[in-house]
Amino acid sequence: MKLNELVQQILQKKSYLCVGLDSDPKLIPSKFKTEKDPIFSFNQAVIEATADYAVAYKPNIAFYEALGPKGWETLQKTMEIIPKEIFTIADAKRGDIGNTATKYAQTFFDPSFCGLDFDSITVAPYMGEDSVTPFLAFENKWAILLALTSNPGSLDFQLIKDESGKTFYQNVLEKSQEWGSVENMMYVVGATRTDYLQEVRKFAPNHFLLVPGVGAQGGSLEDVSKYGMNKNVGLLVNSSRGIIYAGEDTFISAKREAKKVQEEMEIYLEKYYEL
Ligand SMILES: O=C(O)c1cc(=O)[nH]c(=O)n1[C@@H]1O[C@H](COP(=O)(O)O)[C@@H](O)[C@H]1O
Repeated sequence: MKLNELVQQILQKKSYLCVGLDSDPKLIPSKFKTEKDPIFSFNQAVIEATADYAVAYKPNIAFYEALGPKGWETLQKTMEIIPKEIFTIADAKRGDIGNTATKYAQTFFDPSFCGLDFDSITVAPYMGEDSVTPFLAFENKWAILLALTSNPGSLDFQLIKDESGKTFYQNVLEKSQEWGSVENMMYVVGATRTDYLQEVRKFAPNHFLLVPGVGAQGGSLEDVSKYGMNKNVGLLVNSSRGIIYAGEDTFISAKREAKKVQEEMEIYLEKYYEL
């Protein structure tokens, strides 16, 4: 998907919501458990309920890989029912030497390999340029680099300063802009790290940010919106558990929660977004 198509969809739906498909056989309502493919049926209910309010879906690949070959089949089937205009993120957090990275890119971007045709993939940039550029070689596909993540362990490395006083995540933002552009690279910044968002925007004013951590992890959607928006809106805010496990009747509860987030986003678009 191209940048302008994503922005257009956000402005049309008045939403920058990404629904995370972290679909866990242990957590889905019992009525799905008797289905032939419980996770697919659950995902189908979530997608049907939320497609009017979401501009992106993010299947977390770990939840599918953990199910073995059946999990891959479920992932493929899920991708087929996501409306074509909605942005898709393979949350796989890959990162390896160049020839291996190319294999990962083919897996998720080139349907002639596994039947998967994601718009983007999350990438751990720790191994540097040659581990990232293979993902950028695919037209209209995106690499979403981990910058400042939402988890407690993010403090272990990401805020370490170099001799010039620049933190590790700031170096990631700065250096990686030599490899890709606002048209094919985004950054992950956790919603639990809004105190750093203004700093992030100094280093990456024009890129899209994927922001997980509202909902179950407690990040503030208003602060993310206030400090994170740019001239393209520039935000995809993910919620997984807060939407998909909000009640026993998945269709009703996921719709309710997604609508609630979208309505809040509409307010923030009016308040903070300037064309
Ligand atoms: O890359 C991610 O998506 C990600 C980065 C990060 O810093 N924190 C984070 O929670 N995530 C993912 O975002 C989702 C958050 O899920 P919930 O906490 O249930 O909304 C999970 O799929 C995480 O793997």
